[in-house]
Amino acid sequence: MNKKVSALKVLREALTWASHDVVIERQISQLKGDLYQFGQPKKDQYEEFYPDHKEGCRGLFEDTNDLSCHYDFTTHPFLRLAPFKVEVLNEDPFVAKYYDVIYDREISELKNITIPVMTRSSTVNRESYEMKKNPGRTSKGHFHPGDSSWVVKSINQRISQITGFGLRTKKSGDSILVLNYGLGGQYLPHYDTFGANSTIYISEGDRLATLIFYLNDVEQGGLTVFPHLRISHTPQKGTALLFYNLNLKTLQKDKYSAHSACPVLMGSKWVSATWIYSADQMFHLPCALQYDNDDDSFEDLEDY
Ligand SMILES: O=C(O)CCC(=O)C(=O)O
Ligand SMILES: [Fe+2]
Repeated sequence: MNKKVSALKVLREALTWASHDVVIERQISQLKGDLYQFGQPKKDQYEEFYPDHKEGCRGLFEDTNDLSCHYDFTTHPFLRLAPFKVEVLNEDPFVAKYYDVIYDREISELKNITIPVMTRSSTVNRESYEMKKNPGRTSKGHFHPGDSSWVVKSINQRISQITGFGLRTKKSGDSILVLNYGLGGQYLPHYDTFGANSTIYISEGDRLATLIFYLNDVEQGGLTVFPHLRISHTPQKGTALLFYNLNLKTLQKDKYSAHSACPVLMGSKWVSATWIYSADQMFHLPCALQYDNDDDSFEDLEDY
């Protein structure tokens, strides 16, 4: 990183001596591309993510040999009648793909109720809680409250069946977020967690798990990547990805849960994302066993 900053200085100096040297200009623009994201110097933590993020986006992670799949009959009583097809992609933190969990009629209705109201997505600053548009998250979307439509009700029910967790009741703020990424649309590596200092933490806890429904096949790009786990998931209509963001023993951020949405290269990408909060899971999860002070050793991203 520092070497690149020094190289940039030297090249800029060189450009003052040879003002239209195309080779130098090209090198500068390449270095700037490496160093700057979001229009500001890239943070060290991004540096740590990027090589794997980019590799994952290109679909270059090796398949693991120990994948397993099963029918889930147990997470919810309803599954005795209609079990889900599950492919476990990672045990700890849990990452799993569910097949055929959202139907065409539901997908078209979700798009229909979202298109007229969707707005540019933003991220929240961890210090100021200010919501900002962020070039690292270029999608449009809309949060649908839990009782806003038959389709949202039915998806919420499915979410409980898939995860076995309780959904936020009264405080059902961010129920279902339907997102659309256009060409080049992406969400750079990030965590979905807020951390214990967040104002929402006292009432809601943290974002224990994330469930993403994929509402279309993307012609090219748009993969969901877990850089630290070296897992990538290609969007596939009707599937869902469930992953845990918190370590279940400590209820603190699982540093391996960082993930990203790769740029869409062809077509567009529709997903629906829901977050399961930890405070509502007191009857679904054992209490945290230990508080791991070292967990914060892992740097966090500024915005999420
Ligand atoms: O669109 C995706 O693949 C991931 C979305 C995501 O991580 C998020 O909205 O927090
Ligand atoms: Fe996310």
